[in-house]
Amino acid sequence: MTLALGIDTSTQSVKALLVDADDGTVVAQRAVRHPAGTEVDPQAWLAAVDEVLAALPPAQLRDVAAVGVGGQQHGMVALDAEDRPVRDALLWNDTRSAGAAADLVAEMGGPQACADAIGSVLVASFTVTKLRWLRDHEPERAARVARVLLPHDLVARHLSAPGTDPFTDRGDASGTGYFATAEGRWRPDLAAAALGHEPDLPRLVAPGGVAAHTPDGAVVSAGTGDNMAAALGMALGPDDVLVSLGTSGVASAVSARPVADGTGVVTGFADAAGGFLPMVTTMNAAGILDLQAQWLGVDHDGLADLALESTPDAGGVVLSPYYGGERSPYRPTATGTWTGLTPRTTRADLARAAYTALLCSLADAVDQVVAATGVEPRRVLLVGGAARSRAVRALAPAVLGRPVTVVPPGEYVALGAARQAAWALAGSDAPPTWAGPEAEVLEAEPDPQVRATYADLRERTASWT
Ligand SMILES: Nc1ncnc2c1ncn2[C@@H]1O[C@H](COP(=O)(O)OP(=O)(O)O)[C@@H](O)[C@H]1O
Ligand SMILES: O=C(CO)[C@@H](O)[C@H](O)COP(=O)(O)O
Repeated sequence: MTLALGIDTSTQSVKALLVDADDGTVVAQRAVRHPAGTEVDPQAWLAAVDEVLAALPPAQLRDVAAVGVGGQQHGMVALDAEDRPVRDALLWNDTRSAGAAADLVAEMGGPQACADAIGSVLVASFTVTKLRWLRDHEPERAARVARVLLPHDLVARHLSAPGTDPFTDRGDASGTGYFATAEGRWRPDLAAAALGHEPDLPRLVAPGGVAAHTPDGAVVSAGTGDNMAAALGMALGPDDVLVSLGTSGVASAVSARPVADGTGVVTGFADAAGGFLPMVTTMNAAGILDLQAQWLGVDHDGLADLALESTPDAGGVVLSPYYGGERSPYRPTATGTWTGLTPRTTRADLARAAYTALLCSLADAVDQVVAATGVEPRRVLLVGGAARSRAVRALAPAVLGRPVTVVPPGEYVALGAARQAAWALAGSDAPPTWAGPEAEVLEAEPDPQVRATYADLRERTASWT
């Protein structure tokens, strides 16, 4: 059997799938956790990759003919002339560069000019804002930066033969802030303007191209951002919206045309197949439920049970879940807010309010993506760690106000990375056609009141940060 290895080096963990390159059947999978936090020693990702590979069946690893890597977007991996990190990587959810983002947008001529140049309005997540933060706050380190990579670039090069020059793809490049997304070319001038000098940038590999080979001779594909890889893994069609509930919450859709939303609500990324991936990203997603479970002293199943005991209005309790600052809506210094707590509030109400907040924030994101593409979705698909939750699945259709398509829990970023690898191996014009996961459509009466209550709190807290 010819196998493709798909790796997802995501915010919380690295996941690896061994997949039959002909039909996409998963034959083995493993995961290893990453250190927590919004700045991480990139060496920890490489160690986790080595660990996850060592855990895969060696006999099957020997049959791997192609490797692909999907990774958390935007993270700044700044390397010196000896290829050593000048500091820990700053991740997409690190908001210290919010001021730098505002400065760069102003320097580029304002939000619409910024979106016209790179496809998106810069927020603190984008790599380029982290380069500016570095210049302004750690100038000695900034001066030593010779090259800037993204997390997936680093991992893909780690898996390639020694001496391979770094590479990336247009999907992940479109989240840097120094890439003209509509034209598909680097803007080294924008990287230089942020950092103070021009760093080396990885070579761009075309969708489906062969980027490198492993020491054993397997093909290495370009890799891509995790959201682009998820779109490939789900074989997203033009009338689908993908909702991912991982560390971030994401609503995305593939589009043949680039988007340049000057309001900054929708980021106009490229996808991994030659098109575009308009997307809305929240910073607080699965973590809302992790925190709630911790506070209530239960596990995820227990939290789901509790939430389903409460009422749709959660006994009047409403949560604005922007605990770690937020990006959609853009409130980098926000904190969480609870309202409606009374002597009658139960643990079940608190649990329910957490799910409602998560789903309402994603419902906003879905509406915004639909408005940007102008395509009413045929399917809204749910993936990511928190999509495993019984309560998320039960409550999503009413809150999102649309039928929701669920697939078996799985690692769809890693699957997409494996599909890209199989594509590069085949040398075909398009990715291989694999039978998609079995899908189930969940329906419920829409509950606009839940969203209205959430929207009211969202607006009331707008001026608090
Ligand atoms: N049954 C569940 N209910 C709610 N959250 C869950 C469940 N299973 C996993 N998660 C959460 O999903 C998150 C991991 O999702 P994942 O998509 O792998 O994240 P990332 O790709 O950002 O690393 C963790 O926060 C984890 O606690
Ligand atoms: O910043 C974004 C997208 O713009 C995030 O979606 C990251 O790509 C991290 O993804 P997960 O680890 O949550 O999957």
